[in-house]
Amino acid sequence: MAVRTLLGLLRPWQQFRTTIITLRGKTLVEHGCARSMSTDTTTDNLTLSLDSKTGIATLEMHRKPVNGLNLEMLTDLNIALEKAENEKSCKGLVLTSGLPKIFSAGLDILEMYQPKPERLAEFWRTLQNMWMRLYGSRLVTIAAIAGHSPAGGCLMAMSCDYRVMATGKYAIGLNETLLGIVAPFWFRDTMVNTIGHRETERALQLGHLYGADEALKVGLVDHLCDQEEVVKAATEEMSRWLKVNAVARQLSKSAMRQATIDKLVVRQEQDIEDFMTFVQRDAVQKALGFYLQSLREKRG
Ligand SMILES: CCCCC/C=C\C/C=C\CCC/C=C/C(=O)SCCNC(=O)CCNC(=O)[C@H](O)C(C)(C)COP(=O)(O)OP(=O)(O)OC[C@H]1O[C@@H](n2cnc3c(N)ncnc32)[C@H](O)[C@@H]1OP(=O)(O)O
Repeated sequence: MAVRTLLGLLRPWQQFRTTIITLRGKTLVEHGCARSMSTDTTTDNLTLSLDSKTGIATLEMHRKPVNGLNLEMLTDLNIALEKAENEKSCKGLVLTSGLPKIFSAGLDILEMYQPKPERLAEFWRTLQNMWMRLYGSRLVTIAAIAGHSPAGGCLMAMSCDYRVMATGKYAIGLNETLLGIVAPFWFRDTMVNTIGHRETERALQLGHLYGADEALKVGLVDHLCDQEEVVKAATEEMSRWLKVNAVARQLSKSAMRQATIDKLVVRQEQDIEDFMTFVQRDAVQKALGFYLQSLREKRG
């Protein structure tokens, strides 16, 4: 609610201004210029910029070291997505990463390991809201994936309308079972909607992480190109989508996705409870502890 109120107060992008907003102890800096008609919003975690000529916004994540989705990053993502959504001249959004070799490592595991219950609930609600916003966006959304994209990173990518991935040794998929956890129903639904039931069933049980070629083959991503070309390829693809009648396209998207979103809308509170109960189990805490340890040991 506080976020909505704040967003309601934001002025349109096409005005000359520099605005500094402090939110949850974070600083958002906005630079606007009437002549170039473009505005950047930058936080510690991301930058949102709009090319007013094309109507294409770029949302670049840059939370070091791996774009782990913690509460603050998810809050920033929600604000940025809502801002792009509310900006009339914005028609499409490219979601990408400013960090080398990483799209997003998914949820920040430290949010789930030895958590404080109140923050854990807020964390999960903020993630739910981010997914509903991105999956249900009126904008054409294209993920430009120039690096690893496991679990929550894969969810974000799958929530876009189209995925461009870099060739190379990067992995994408819902690998939750490898951490000893279970992908919630709306993660699963999003994957079923993307690659089908059978392939999802196999991938989820195995916690399978797809390489780029295999991801293309099963339809988890739509296009492969060189790492340096990923954002360019996403933008080129976007221009094709933007030629379609916007209302017809949005209605078609909503017809395909709204039922999946509504499933979470009606079960949102129950889903938070289920998540909290599950994650705070001793066995799950132990498994997460081992996984974190193995990540640290990998680094040596
Ligand atoms: C039947 C009942 C059902 C009920 C169900 C209800 C609820 C369901 C419950 C839970 C659902 C939760 C869903 C979870 C979704 C997730 O997204 S979990 C996160 C999954 N992510 C991963 O497994 C990725 C792990 N990371 C990596 O594999 C690698 O880091 C990499 C992304 C491939 C990058 O490799 P590299 O470049 O070599 O970087 P490092 O491995 O060295 O990492 C750098 C530092 O970052 C730390 N780190 C990496 N990933 C994470 C992360 N996700 N969270 C927190 N921290 C992370 C890593 O430890 C390094 O830290 P240090 O520098 O060593 O301190």
